[in-house]
Amino acid sequence: MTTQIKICGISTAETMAAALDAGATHVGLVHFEPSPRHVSLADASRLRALARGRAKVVLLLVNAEIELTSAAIEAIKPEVIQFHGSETPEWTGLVRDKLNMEVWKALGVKDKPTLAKSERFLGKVDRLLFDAPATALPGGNGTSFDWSLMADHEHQMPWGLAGGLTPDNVADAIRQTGAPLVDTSSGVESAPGVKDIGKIAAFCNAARNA
Ligand SMILES: O=C(O)c1ccccc1NCC(=O)[C@H](O)[C@H](O)COP(=O)(O)O
Repeated sequence: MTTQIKICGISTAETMAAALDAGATHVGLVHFEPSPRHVSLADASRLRALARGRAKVVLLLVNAEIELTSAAIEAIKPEVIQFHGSETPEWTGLVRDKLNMEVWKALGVKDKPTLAKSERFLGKVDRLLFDAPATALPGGNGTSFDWSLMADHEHQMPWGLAGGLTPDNVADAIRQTGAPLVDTSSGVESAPGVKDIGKIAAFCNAARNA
């Protein structure tokens, strides 16, 4: 099965084009001011237009109030909304019931019980994104978690793997975990928030050829 590829934290037209040309299936726009990858709603809307018909746009929010959530969805009209804070299953389920878009929830994986607890999102999201636990930021920290935790986990819903994935380790990560979707941000950057076109292409090639 072909692995889907999400390049997250895109903030320029050049790097959006690089991700699309490299065959990313999903491109992520982060609207969270503390992040070095934060894009305003106006910029996100312009970037979103570049991806139309080529890749799914994933709008990323962190514990956003209902007003900001609505404004961001209205401005960007993403195919997917990714919640990356401490949003509850009740909240993700409400959004999923109301809106005609995929809802994803990111979860920081510390241990096996975290994976077991993820099942409370069953029916409340379209995909879980298993990421490294939050450190300085809720995500986009360039750190991995122990992939062996995924080895015998019986996934009850679609999922993806994130956290410290790079062009050098993504093939191994796919082989070890069987991830149907891989997500990277720091691993395709030359500095925090600065995407590297060559690394984006290398990551997509490595994931595709795993
Ligand atoms: O990317 C960010 O700056 C960010 C900030 C706050 C919450 C989430 C964020 N990113 C979410 C993503 O989906 C990242 O791609 C994922 O956490 C993996 O990041 P990395 O380990 O840097 O590849």
